[in-house]
Amino acid sequence: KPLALPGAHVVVTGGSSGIGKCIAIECYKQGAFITLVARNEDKLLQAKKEIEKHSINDKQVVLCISVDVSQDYSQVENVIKQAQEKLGPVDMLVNCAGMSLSGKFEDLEVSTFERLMSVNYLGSVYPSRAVISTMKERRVGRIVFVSSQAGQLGLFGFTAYSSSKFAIRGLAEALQMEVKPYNVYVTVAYPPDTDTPGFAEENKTKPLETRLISETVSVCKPEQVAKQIVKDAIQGNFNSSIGSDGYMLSSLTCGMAPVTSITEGLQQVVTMGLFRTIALFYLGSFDSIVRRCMMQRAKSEIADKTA
Ligand SMILES: NC(=O)C1=CN([C@@H]2O[C@H](COP(=O)(O)OP(=O)(O)OC[C@H]3O[C@@H](n4cnc5c(N)ncnc54)[C@H](OP(=O)(O)O)[C@@H]3O)[C@@H](O)[C@H]2O)C=CC1
Ligand SMILES: CCCCCCCCCCCCCCCC(=O)[C@@H](N)CO
Repeated sequence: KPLALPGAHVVVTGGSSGIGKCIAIECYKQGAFITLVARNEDKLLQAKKEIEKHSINDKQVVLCISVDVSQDYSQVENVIKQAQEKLGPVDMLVNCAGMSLSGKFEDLEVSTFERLMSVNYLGSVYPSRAVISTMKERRVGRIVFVSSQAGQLGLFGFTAYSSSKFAIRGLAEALQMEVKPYNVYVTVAYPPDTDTPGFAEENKTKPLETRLISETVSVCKPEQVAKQIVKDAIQGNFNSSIGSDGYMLSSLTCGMAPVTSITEGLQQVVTMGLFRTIALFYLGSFDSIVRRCMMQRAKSEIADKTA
């Protein structure tokens, strides 16, 4: 039942940087053929070179295709066609292209909501829509969505980002119910803060509150996150999370998500009350961070006026 990666064709959107690049490396190390999809061609070529260092046989190929996954469905469909002509049908699609912008609700441009929804949500719909028919016909396939811990709870500063990552969960649940009889398995990953170029970029404009709340959970290495995601995708696990906080969050927010094993279901049933209790303390501490920051700002404003 686990997907065999040797010789498999894995498409990774956002594969030129950060978590996506590490996922590509992880799959390549296990013998897969890779298609990297992202916009910037220099970054794609750079990543290709880096990935090729990890080859385990001389047949392996890394193909690069430049496209914006969020703009035009027919373009994305074409890219998938091209990739399939060169490397055969897609066995695994990893939707990792995405971005984060944070700020208070009233400070975020309305266009930011549109942008994040189109990159993070539609940018996952289009490639998935383009590979699904072939996967169903072949009765083989894995589709991975990269959400975020911020797709499991709403956080200060993430009104635009969290909603785009929650949307992915709804898509994944509905899709999994449709494709399970065809032996196609969907995985949703919920990484914590991870040390990537995208994370460094995001931190330049992150509100203090968002930073303090996020620091509840420590920053992960992209290699570690990638390893877990690839492992869960191969196994066909619906949920992919990391660390004890990741485990608690996934268990707590399982809702009506499909269950992968009896053990997983039993663990959810048994831990639910305990994790909700722990969560109440976290929520209390988040509220107090927000209140403290508000009072601090008010104080410094008064100090500015009197100075
Ligand atoms: N790092 C973190 O803390 C966390 C990240 N995540 C999620 O993981 C994913 C990867 O994040 P991370 O590795 O940090 O990101 P990076 O910014 O390091 O990499 C993003 C990748 O996506 C590509 N990309 C971005 N927009 C588009 C687009 N419109 N069309 C095609 N490709 C695109 C980029 O290439 P190019 O710009 O050339 O197109 C790049 O390859 C994102 O979905 C993010 O939300 C989730 C939780 C935590
Ligand atoms: C039982 C309950 C346990 C509760 C634990 C709560 C932890 C909350 C911290 C949330 C951190 C959000 C990280 C978002 C990362 C991200 O997506 C951006 N970095 C994107 O770049």
